[in-house]
Amino acid sequence: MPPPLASTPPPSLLARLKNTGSLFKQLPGTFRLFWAASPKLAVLLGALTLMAAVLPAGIAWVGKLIVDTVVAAAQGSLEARSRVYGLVGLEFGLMLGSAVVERGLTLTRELLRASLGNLLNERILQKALQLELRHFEDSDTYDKMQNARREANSRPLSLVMQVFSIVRNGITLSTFAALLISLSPWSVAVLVAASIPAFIAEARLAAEGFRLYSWRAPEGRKLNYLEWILTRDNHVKEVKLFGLGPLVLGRYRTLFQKFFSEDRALAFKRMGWGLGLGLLSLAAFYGCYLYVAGRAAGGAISVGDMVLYLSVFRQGQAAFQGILTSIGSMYEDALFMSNLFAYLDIPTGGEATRVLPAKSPPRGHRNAIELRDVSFRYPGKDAWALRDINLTLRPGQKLALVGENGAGKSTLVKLLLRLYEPTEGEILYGGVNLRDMDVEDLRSRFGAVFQDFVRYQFNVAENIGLGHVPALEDRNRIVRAAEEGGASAVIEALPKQYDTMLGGWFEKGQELSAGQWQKLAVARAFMRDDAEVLILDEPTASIDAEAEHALFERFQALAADRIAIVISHRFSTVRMADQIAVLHNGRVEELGSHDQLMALDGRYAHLFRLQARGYRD
Ligand SMILES: Nc1ncnc2c1ncn2[C@@H]1O[C@H](COP(=O)(O)OP(=O)(O)OP(=O)(O)O)[C@@H](O)[C@H]1O
Repeated sequence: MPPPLASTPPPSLLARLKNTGSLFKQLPGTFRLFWAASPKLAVLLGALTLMAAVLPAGIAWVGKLIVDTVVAAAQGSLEARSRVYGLVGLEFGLMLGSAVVERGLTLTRELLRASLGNLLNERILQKALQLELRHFEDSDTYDKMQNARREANSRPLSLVMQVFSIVRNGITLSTFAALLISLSPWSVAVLVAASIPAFIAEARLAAEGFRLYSWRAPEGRKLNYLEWILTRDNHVKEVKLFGLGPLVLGRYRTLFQKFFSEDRALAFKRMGWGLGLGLLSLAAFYGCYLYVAGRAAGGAISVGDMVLYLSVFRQGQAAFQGILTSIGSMYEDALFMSNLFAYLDIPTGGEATRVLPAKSPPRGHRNAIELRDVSFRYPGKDAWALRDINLTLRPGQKLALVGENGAGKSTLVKLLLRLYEPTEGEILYGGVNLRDMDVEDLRSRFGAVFQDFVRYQFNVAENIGLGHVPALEDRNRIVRAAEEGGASAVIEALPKQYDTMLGGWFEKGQELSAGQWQKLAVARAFMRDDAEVLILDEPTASIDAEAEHALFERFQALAADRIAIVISHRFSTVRMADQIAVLHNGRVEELGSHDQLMALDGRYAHLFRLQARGYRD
């Protein structure tokens, strides 16, 4: 399914941004997920991060002791000489510890990436199963789902890791500050003061990048869509025939250029501020360095102190840079998380039964379907797709729905399957309102071939067996359904018959023609032996005339005591129905048997004659 294009920027994203206010709102939810993925790994990561945060200060301090002790030993202190070895050994131990901690951090991160990604992908898919058809037909929701899927493996972990990195670098900086404060309190104050502008500038520029990123979300979708047109197998014929390549590529380029110039402007701005403010803190460092070096030269502090200052400050700068980088990345990660949470929070349960316990009309072929004053509007649309429909379908009756494109035929089927609910009026199944039935119970009573049936890239047996999952392994039943659906001859001609892999997605898949695929879809519908209602939505669109005739004869026989609903534009098929409903602009304009409608001499009679003449000529 294509990513639908929104004609206007999705308000939800911006609204969400405003509501979110700051990225911090995403943190509690992210950390809950992180904890749920693996509490053990979460604790391990916390402990290792803490160790990694304090080790640098320890190493720097031991470094200073080594220098001071070496100086003392050089001046003749024997006690100092023996201490040097111990101190070097201690530093070696600390460095060893640091290497182990860093490795441990990498390993924990990789393990967490796998378990967090897996947890999220599963939640995303579970949510998709709960969503209703209306959600899939709504571009905003569809978009949220696709975005959530796209980066679920990397973004959540990245956000967590950025927070850990900030905490780690923050602790490291505090320990450094504690070491330096004894040496020169005011130099710590100067250094902190010189860093604040860089910190504020980075936070602001990152926020600007974040805004840019979210503003352009709809255009980003367009970019994806253009890419999609040029790279999908089912588009290639039209792209080549109509010579769409240069046009689509041109649009792609234009959009990309727009993005690029925005990004470039921001990158220059970031570079300019980064350089300016970086120079400021460097100048502050060297000012303090000059002072500290002067004091060491004058003997006010030891050489070790000066070395400590130097190493701590250099590493401090790196830690500080690390914090700035993390802030920048956090915004993008948070945008992803807000989208993910919005997706996971989409309210579902609209398909829940209205009365408990749910009502279930008796099984068998005794239930009539009755539509009473049914009107329907698609969510968010003003126009009525169906208006004041009154219809009764009795067991054994065949109803044909006819009408021009957009008349409301498929919509009526969606309401019968409770994929949507009537905006007004009610539908009764065996006297029970559909809303009071369990949807699964309701749907299990239907067998259907949809206009846009699915071509499963599985083998033949599975393609048919999926019509009734409990019988997926029941080869006899599958073979019978294939015969009933008129697919046997197609299957016999395949290299491995029922075990032939179908479709072009996987290795050794056998591609079928549109009509052959459709025969399998019909066979799939016939897997439900006990279906009380059969729906064929334009089942003959890709089937040849002979197959169509055979299908309908079989269909008449199989549907004997069931309700059958056929949507078709072919009047040779339609005339076989007991009852024909002519839909026009969402209303039932004419209703009756073929003979009655011909006698009425209205729209049906007109359309019938038109088609019949076409055949005669
Ligand atoms: N998901 C949807 N969201 C909004 N409007 C829709 C949606 N699906 C269909 N419509 C509108 O509802 C009306 C009825 O559409 P429907 O698909 O039921 O027509 P149809 O009679 O089955 O047409 P066709 O013969 O082309 O299959 C049309 O005006 C269509 O634009």
